[in-house]
Amino acid sequence: MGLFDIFRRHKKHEDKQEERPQQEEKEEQKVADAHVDSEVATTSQSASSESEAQEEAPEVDQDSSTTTEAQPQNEEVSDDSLSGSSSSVEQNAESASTIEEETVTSRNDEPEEEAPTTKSSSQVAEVSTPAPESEVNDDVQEEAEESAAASDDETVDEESTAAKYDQGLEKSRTGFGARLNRFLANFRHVDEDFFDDLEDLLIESDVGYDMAMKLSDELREEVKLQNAKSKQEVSNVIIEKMVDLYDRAGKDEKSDLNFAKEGPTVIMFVGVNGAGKTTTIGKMAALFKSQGKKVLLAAADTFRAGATEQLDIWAKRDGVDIVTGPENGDPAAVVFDAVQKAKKENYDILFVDTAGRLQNKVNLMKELAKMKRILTREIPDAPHEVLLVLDATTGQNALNQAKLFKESTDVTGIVLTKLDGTARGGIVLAIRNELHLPVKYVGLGEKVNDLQKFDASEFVYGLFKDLVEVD
Ligand SMILES: Nc1nc2c(ncn2[C@@H]2O[C@H](COP(=O)(O)OP(=O)(O)OP(=O)(O)O)[C@@H](O)[C@H]2O)c(=O)[nH]1
Repeated sequence: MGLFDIFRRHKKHEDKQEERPQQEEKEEQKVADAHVDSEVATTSQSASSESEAQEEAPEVDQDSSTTTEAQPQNEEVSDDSLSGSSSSVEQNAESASTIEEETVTSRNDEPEEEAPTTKSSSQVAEVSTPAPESEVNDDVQEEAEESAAASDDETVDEESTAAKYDQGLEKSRTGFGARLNRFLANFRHVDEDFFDDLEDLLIESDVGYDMAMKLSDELREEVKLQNAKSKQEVSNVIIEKMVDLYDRAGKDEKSDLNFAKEGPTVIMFVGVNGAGKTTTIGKMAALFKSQGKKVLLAAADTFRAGATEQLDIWAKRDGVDIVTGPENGDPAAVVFDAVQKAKKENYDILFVDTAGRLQNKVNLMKELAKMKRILTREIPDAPHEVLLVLDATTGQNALNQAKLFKESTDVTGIVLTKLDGTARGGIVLAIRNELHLPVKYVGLGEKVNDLQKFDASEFVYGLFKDLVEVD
């Protein structure tokens, strides 16, 4: 999918939302017209159906005669469903097409496929072979309703993801995004001063020095190449280049979580105190539990007073099990008990909360290595993920911590928390460029469902939607 597709998709959706009231009026009018037509049709249809029924009568047994008796009712149903279904079908097809347009372009044909199916059923209703017709109509109606319900679910999911990104990135949009917007609104020429100022802006937005330099170097070429002059052209080139560099920096990164092929999946969380580890585990446990997974938590941060209690509160809130140990006890012992329990009692996922002490790299390394050793002894390919939790509001500091953790253990991915609390969302680019670790989840707020899978397109849209204009 091209970069600007997401802008087009969102724009289309917004346009649709605006058009909806007008379309609803049209729909109502159609339904009213169809009712008038169907009243006329019912009179003529019932006459023709009666004569057809009489013709067929010799072959018809008791059952069909019941059907024939039920015919007026059936016809009423089919007439209703004719007018009703045509409108609901159109609505279904429409809602399906809304969703399709919003999601995968390659599935654009589906709504069109659905519409004819339903249309042909209403044609069946017009032919008026009573019993099968109503069955067909009922089936079609049911199918349409089911597909509409499924589509509605998808829309809700998609809309809620988009809404979460939209809300969660508001601060960055009004910070980083709006600054870039103002900068582009005021530039006169794309000259050296322009690039100097752009570099400063990018660095101040946490994109990182290295990335800011790379970006401005490549932009020099690209602006010339595309002969970009207007604000809109230059803005599009900048955003396109940012995404291009982001993609290139992480082309081998896998942003999905790695799950065990069989047995429990073990996910360890590391990161400094206050980065949001416990909260992230609580949110993630709720997420996986809602997907029907059996989740176990291990409170292996035995050093910070209150850490176990905090995780225990989440466990109770989520309705998941937890293994704890005594304060200041050996965290590896908690890990051992938890992994044993996870294996014996067939848990799907074990989340391990660890202490975030960073004052001594050697100690941290030893502690994490001991936990990993225990896990691997019990489950050979565990831990399946070691997620480093970073607080987006700490900017360059978060990057420095990340480098330290990366040297201490094999980190497999990042959870970037508190993105809602920073006005400088550029840190996502810096992480990609400097750490070469995939951001797997982002925290877009404090609520349980504010943890979202990282979606680069939604991220870019959330950050720059006020800057980009698409046809
Ligand atoms: N706004 C916002 N707040 C968050 C997010 N994630 C975590 N927090 C808050 O950050 C604070 C610290 O989170 P914790 O989960 O306690 O952090 P921790 O890394 O477990 O810290 P220790 O338990 O001290 O190791 C809490 O007040 C959380 O509610 C987020 O995505 N957005």
